[in-house]
Amino acid sequence: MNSDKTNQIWIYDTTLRDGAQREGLSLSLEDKLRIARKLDKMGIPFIEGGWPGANPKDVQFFWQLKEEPLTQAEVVAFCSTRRPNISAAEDPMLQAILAAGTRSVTIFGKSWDLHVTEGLKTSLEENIEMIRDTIEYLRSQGRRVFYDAEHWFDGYKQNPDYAMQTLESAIAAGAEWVILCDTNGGTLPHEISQIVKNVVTAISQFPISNSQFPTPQIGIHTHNDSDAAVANAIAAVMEGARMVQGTINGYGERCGNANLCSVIPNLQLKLGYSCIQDEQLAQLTEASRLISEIVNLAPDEYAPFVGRSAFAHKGGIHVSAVERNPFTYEHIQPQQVGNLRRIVVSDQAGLSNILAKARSFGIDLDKGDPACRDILRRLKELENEGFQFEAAEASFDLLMREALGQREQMFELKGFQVHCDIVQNANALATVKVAVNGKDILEAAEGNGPVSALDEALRKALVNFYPEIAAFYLTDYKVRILDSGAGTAAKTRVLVESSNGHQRWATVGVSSNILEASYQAVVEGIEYGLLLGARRNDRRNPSPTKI
Ligand SMILES: CC(=O)SCCNC(=O)CCNC(=O)[C@H](O)C(C)(C)COP(=O)(O)OP(=O)(O)OC[C@H]1O[C@@H](n2cnc3c(N)ncnc32)[C@H](O)[C@@H]1OP(=O)(O)O
Ligand SMILES: CC(=O)C(=O)O
Repeated sequence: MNSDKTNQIWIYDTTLRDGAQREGLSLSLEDKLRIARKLDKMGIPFIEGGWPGANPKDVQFFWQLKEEPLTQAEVVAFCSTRRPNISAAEDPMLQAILAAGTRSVTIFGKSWDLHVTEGLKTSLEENIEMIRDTIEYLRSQGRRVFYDAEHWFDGYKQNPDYAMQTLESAIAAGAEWVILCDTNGGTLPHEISQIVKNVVTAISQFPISNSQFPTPQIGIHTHNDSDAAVANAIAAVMEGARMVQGTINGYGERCGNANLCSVIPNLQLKLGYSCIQDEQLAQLTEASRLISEIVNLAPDEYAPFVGRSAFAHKGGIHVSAVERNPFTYEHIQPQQVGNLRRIVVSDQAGLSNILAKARSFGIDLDKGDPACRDILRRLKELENEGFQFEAAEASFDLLMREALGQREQMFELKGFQVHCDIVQNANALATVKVAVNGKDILEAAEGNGPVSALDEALRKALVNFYPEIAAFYLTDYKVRILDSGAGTAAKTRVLVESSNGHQRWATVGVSSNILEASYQAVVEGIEYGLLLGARRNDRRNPSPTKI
């Protein structure tokens, strides 16, 4: 990290306020506290906790943090300027923000004349007074004030003189930071650069009447409606903004806010700015996933820097080069942001994918070994039939072991039948016949569907021979019709995820009979679970990581 103080960028996280304005995202008080603590650990200096007075939860949040303060982050309360035609002291919202008891407050005010006349329904002069009064009042109550200039860029484009007057009013009243907001998210990077440059020049020439306040610093707050929020934030920093407001995973109103999971590593790793410590940056992936877990939204697997696929290599050409030097196809080292390199196997693979994947399973292969080509050929044939191994690596491990003559037959399935009585709405019934060590076993079991009945019956038949099977269970079951044009004769791909309580693994089956496809995936799932158990017991062969 660059230690030059002029390169310090103050990150201001608004996940708990603007992030919570995303459709479909709802935070409990406990969620908000957990997120704040994680951001605190990440070294984020400012956390906007919410709008006290807007809802009871945000009020409680600030009270709760007074009881259990954060370690380093400063929690900031958010509010609008006073309402038109009343004094600041009379505005209940401003009383609520004071009651939140934070040292710093963020006030948003109107920069765009259209919003003053159409939104606030007041005069341009009164809006200037609203900004001034509000900030002066909060200063008189001992608060540091950050001023969010809402719709700054749209306002400036329409009426730059008026927009600059609003900013001058905020600065003269004592705002320590003025944050230029691209509220509608429609501005593009070249416009951001030019306007921020103009503001930096103009502010340095303001006749600040109240000399007790130093010239404020500039911040940037961007929205993603043009898919340019991150680029816009970076463009503003390059023109002199020293605070970036954004959210984890880019959550926010409409299409979201600038994604701090991209802003921070770009500023720090590419441009030499200093945002958080390197060790904290190395927790970014974990923070992103934890917060997506807390807000109950599936993580974006393809997110830059922190997504599961951000450093996944699938094309054979890529894998071959990455194996020699990761910089050939990686813009940063994944561990700098706490992510992992992954090699994917599919019909896009070459021998390098096979070697890398085999190594991750503890199998030592040589590129010259003819078995390698056999595995690659078999992989491509099966993928052509509809199998998909990138999501079913346990099946791929079994495929490799078979090709290498290392696949031990733990049991032989001699047949199965499934009976479903839909009319009577009864449980499905499955019978299976398996042979273990030359001994035939016949078992039956019920399940709430044919696949669970089959899985139950198989495990019942095998548990006396392999007691660890009692701990196995199915965690996911996905069906995909591969050639839907073929109607009911279409091929089906079934992906099954199994677990033994410690590890998860995925297997695949393909057939024009959905039960047959399910059976292939379920049987391989059980076989693979047994293989993992055998590996754990075999000290010479260390157990694999989660698959
Ligand atoms: C760009 C941003 O993201 S700003 C943050 C937006 N976030 C939110 O709105 C979430 C929280 N909001 C709320 O809970 C509610 O909207 C409240 C409590 C703030 C206000 O609720 P209500 O009093 O019922 O008003 P309502 O939401 O219908 O309208 C907003 C009012 O704020 C006024 N207002 C909007 N911006 C400002 C401003 N900068 N300064 C002063 N008043 C403002 C509007 O003119 C409107 O006034 P009106 O009630 O006299 O018509
Ligand atoms: C303040 C704010 O959230 C905005 O202008 O987008």
